[in-house]
Amino acid sequence: KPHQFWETQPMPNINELDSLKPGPIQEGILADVRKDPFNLISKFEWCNVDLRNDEQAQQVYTLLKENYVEDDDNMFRFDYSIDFLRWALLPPGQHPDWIVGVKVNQKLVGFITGIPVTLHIENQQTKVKMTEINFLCVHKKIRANRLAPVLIKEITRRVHIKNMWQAVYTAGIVVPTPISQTRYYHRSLNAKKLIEVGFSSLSARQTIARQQKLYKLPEEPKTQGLRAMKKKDVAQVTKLLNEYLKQFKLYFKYTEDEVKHWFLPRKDVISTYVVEKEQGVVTDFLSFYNLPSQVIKNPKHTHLRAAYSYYNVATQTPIVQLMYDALILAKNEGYDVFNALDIMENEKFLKELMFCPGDGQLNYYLYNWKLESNMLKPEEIGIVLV
Ligand SMILES: COc1cccc(CC(=N)NC(=O)c2cccnc2OC2CCNCC2)c1
Repeated sequence: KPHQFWETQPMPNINELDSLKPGPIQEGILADVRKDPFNLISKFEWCNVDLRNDEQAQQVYTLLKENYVEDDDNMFRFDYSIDFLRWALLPPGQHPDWIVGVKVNQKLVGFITGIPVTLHIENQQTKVKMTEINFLCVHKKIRANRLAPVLIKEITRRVHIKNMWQAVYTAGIVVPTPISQTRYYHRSLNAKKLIEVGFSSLSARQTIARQQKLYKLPEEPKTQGLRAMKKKDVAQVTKLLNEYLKQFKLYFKYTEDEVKHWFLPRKDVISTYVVEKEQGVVTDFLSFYNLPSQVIKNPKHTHLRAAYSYYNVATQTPIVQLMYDALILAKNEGYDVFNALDIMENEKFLKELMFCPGDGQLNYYLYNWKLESNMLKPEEIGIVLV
């Protein structure tokens, strides 16, 4: 029976879509929350992973590198770096017991994470403190032990115990019940490599040389005043971002501390560039994160270097021009491909900048919350998960 676990969870199911009223599906009662961790099968133990500790971070890195998400054809697997995981999972206000591991004989075999977020839902008034769930992973050798549902229930318990009752997450698979089904697109930066690793293929009339010419980019960005973001830009970037995100039905509100964490450039993790027009005024910014994929079996290449569109705010510069510059900057930073979802205003540049649709979709989920509108259109989504 499909979705055995998810039918037991507070998610709207298909025939409740019209009867449930907007807001929490189940009221949380703190007194009812289990105080002790869920039972694990014998020899399995819970642990809080300290990503600041090099050995523990290395264990997480290896578990994900070998067992995390693959593309539909099992040709590529995400290869998150340790620096990236520290960026993604140690934001301001992080809870140590929300980085959850399962060990067998000191070996990490299961993992799931949460970070605290305040999500604004469907209108200005509704903002909900909740968790953003990510990195659910069970070692390939111990799948079908029903460990994933236990990892989900345990992190849910650790969120409930802090009097929080909602979560936001994404997944490539469809389980009850997506709030939005977004599509991903990719723009070739290194056509030859994408063909060599099998990410792109040539049709009868195409040649590598033709593809390289088609996707060729200028050496330097076009926008005057474009430069890497610095600490001095934090206040202006915070104002620009918070104002920009209000147009969407789902978005986070950022403090300056959070902008420092999420946007100040970190080598091989996050790149952010601002447009500084006349003296000191920042009018736009673009950002992309670094998520390489291991090429599972290829004689010539072990990795695909991929940049993923993060948040881009165009107030004075046309968004197509800003994103064209993002492609040029990513190419110059050594990326092979630039990926983006069809969320926010991305539809405005995907076709014009020659992005091609990917072969899958990324579904957004809200745990224990009924939206006013059953589904949101991708362009109404204002949050990017890594
Ligand atoms: C090219 O290597 C891959 C390795 C594993 C999976 C996929 C396909 C895929 N599932 N892609 C995405 O989910 C995706 C495509 C475009 C933008 N963001 C994405 O996912 C992000 C956000 C969710 N967490 C993973 C990274 C591709």
